[in-house]
Amino acid sequence: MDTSIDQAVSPARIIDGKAFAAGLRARVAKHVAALSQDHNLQPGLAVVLVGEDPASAVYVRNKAQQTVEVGMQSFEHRLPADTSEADLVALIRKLNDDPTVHGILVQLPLPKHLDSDLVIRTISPEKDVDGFHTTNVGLLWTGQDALVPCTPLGCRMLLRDQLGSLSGRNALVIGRSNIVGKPMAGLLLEDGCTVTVAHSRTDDLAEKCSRADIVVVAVGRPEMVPGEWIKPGAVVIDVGINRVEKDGKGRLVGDVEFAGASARAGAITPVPGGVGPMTIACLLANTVTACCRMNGLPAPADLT
Ligand SMILES: Nc1nc(=O)c2c([nH]1)NC[C@@H]1CN(c3ccc(C(=O)N[C@@H](CCC(=O)O)C(=O)O)cc3)C=[N+]21
Ligand SMILES: [Mg+2]
Repeated sequence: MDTSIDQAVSPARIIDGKAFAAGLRARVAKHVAALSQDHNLQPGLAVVLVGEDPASAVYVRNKAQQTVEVGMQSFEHRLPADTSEADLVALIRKLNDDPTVHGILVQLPLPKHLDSDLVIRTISPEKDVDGFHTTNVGLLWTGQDALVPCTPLGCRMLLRDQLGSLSGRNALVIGRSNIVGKPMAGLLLEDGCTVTVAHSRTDDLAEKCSRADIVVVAVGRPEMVPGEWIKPGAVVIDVGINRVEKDGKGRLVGDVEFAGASARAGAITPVPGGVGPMTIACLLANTVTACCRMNGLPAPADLT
């Protein structure tokens, strides 16, 4: 009996990142309560927003709300778009020295007159809950305890939940940013994947995609991966959140052509409701991890 057609059309599991993120936040809340009970500690997260970008403002508000919901302290610093580098650096130094602050996030991108590399270097590595400081990058790539960038950390949690062990799987990461692609590759390598990192100059991306058991796409180009590139049964993680006009209405699409890919994949993240909610939940998880390490306590194993 030929079942190949049935297999080809059997739809993918839709990975519910929103529900997984809610579960992760519940674990964070439990650890926050225990830190308060047993150690009289309350993790605190400071978010710094420079300028008035409306999308960033919404995102920062969501973060602050969720931070408070899990029982942590939230500090919001909104600075005008024309803030000088000296003033921003002075604020970060103040937050570095503040014992009630365990995590510092400076919302990116920064206005063009500010050097984001310099700004990130100013954040104390043990409070760098974005995992962007070169100290944390080096720790990640040498297999040591790092603070790990939130989006790839969340992607790995979803992949482990789908697949169990990732060891020996062929993983394709499309995109080579410092924020997603590169740390994603490091995390998958750490878990025993054979990792290919593709980008705008990559030759024959379709062929590379067709051999991947795991595909993580973080490019920021709407539907750049057509469904027919996906290996049947593969797990597809779509990091892209692209606002597009369709039939006169604005809507969100990922970097993967969802309809086609979900007809072939074993499992796939939707946009919205996939990776996005995991990013914020991982930021809260990293703040607990940072607070524990700063106080000589073991970091909880169920937050990574
Ligand atoms: N220092 C820094 N760290 C960041 O982690 C960082 C940043 N800067 N700058 C901006 C980007 C963007 N980002 C998102 C996080 C969650 C959603 C999210 O929750 N999205 C929902 C809703 C999407 C919507 O409706 O717009 C979803 O995908 O379902 C989106 C985007 C973190 N970023
Ligand atoms: Mg690129």
